[in-house]
Order: sequence, then structure tokens, then C-alpha cells
Amino acid sequence: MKDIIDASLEYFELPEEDKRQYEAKSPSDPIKFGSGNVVTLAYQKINLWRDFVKSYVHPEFHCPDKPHKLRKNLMNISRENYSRTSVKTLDWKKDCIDEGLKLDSCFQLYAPNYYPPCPQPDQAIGLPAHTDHGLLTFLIHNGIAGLQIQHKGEWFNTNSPQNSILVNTADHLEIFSNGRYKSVRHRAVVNSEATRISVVMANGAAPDAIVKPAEPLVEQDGRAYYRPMKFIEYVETMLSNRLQGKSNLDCIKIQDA
Ligand SMILES: O=C(O)CCC(=O)C(=O)O
Ligand SMILES: [Fe+2]
Repeated sequence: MKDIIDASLEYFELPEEDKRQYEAKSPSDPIKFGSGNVVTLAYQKINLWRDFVKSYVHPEFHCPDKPHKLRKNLMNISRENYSRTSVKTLDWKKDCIDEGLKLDSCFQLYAPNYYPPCPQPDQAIGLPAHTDHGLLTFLIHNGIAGLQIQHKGEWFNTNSPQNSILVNTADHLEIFSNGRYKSVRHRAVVNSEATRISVVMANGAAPDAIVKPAEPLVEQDGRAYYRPMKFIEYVETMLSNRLQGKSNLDCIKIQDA
């Protein structure tokens, strides 16, 4: 874990031009770098205090060229088929999972975040409230707090230890489970003292899988609560900011009649 945090930190400390070569031109670019900006959410201007890079690592492997050690570290992680292991523990029929989500070619995204000290932390945010795409998100960090999770409308600080993996349920698990597992709403706050690094690994279905509520659960519930959508289209809609802060999950949720 320490190796991947160190390699991610080295990436963010590269000269600007090395990072900016990955500035996204299109939502389907497999590597995308971005830097903090001002966004307008619900008519409110918010300063984002974060650099990030997102790199698709499975089923196709992509990785920034520098730092050199990043490639080896990332290959080690992406070889593990985390989605398969994690979703199988959820006690659903194997066939239903394999057919529906095609986990042998599951999508994995390496997405580290870099939050330098912020002179006015109460005037900025690292990452505004959102839910993640994918089934389960794994998150590790460098020991500096910042991740908050929303529960019943209130925000709570997380205090996952430095050498642990924090697992969040994400949108496609909510969809596939027909609403049994709710996607966790979370955000990252910043501080004025220390640089925070978080490394996120998003684990999803195969890019071309059409994710929808699992058939046995729809039968049990009498109806599907979510519309079907191709996995990669969902991801790219989110990454393109086309939704302007609105949740993609809300868009495909079928409202009660
Ligand atoms: O930095 C964090 O703790 C949260 C990062 C996050 O939620 C994300 O990258 O989706
Ligand atoms: Fe997130």
C-alpha cells in the first residue's frame, strides 16, 4: 500500500507539463489528469482544491509514463480481480453475477487524489458530495484525515487507519441489487496543515455490460427500480461532467408511480 501511495505522490510532484499531457480531451481518454477549479453547484460557487489523475487499468491496462515505478505497482494491483471476489461474497447466485456483470473483463480505474494544504479550508472543498460509479470502491490514504460520509443527511468524518482499505458501496451495486445496497454519498474536505493523498480503486462491471437490477431480485420485488445502462456509458457520463453535479443514479432511478 505504501508503494502505491508513494508512487502516486511522485506523480503529482512531477513538472506541470508531464502531468498536463494527460489533460482530458474526451471522456473516453483512458488517462485523464485534472486540477482544482471553480464549479457551480446548486447556484453556489465552490473552489475545488484537488489534483487528480484517472487511469483505466482493467480490462485494458493504461498508466502514466512517469514515475517509472507506478507501472509495476499498478500492474500488481490490477491483476487481482477484486470485483469478482467482493461481489461473490455478497451471496448471490454465481451465474446471475457472471452473466450480468461479466466480471472476467471487469472495469478497474486507478484514481489517486492530491490535496495540498489549503490556506482557507472553509472556503474550499477537495471533492464535493457525490457517489461513485462501479460496484465497490477501495480507498487508501496517507494518514491525513479528510473523507466524510453522509448518513441520514448528516456528515461524519471517517477515521480509517492508514494501513487499511476503506470499502464504499457504489452506484452499480445499488442498481444490481435493485436498491438493497445503497451507494454511499461522500466528499473530501481539505486542511491548512498537511498534504493529503487518497488512492481510489474503482471496481465495476465489464465496460460493455448492460447493468440493471438482477433478475431474481426483480422477481422478488415485483419490479425494477433502475433503468438499464451500459456500464462504460454511465462512467463516461459522470467523468464528462455533463450532469453538472447532478447524480447519474438519480437520472436512471425509476421514480415511484
Ligand atoms: O479523497 C477522498 O477521500 C475521497 C475521494 C473520492 O471520493 C473519489 O475519488 O471518488
Ligand atoms: Fe468518491
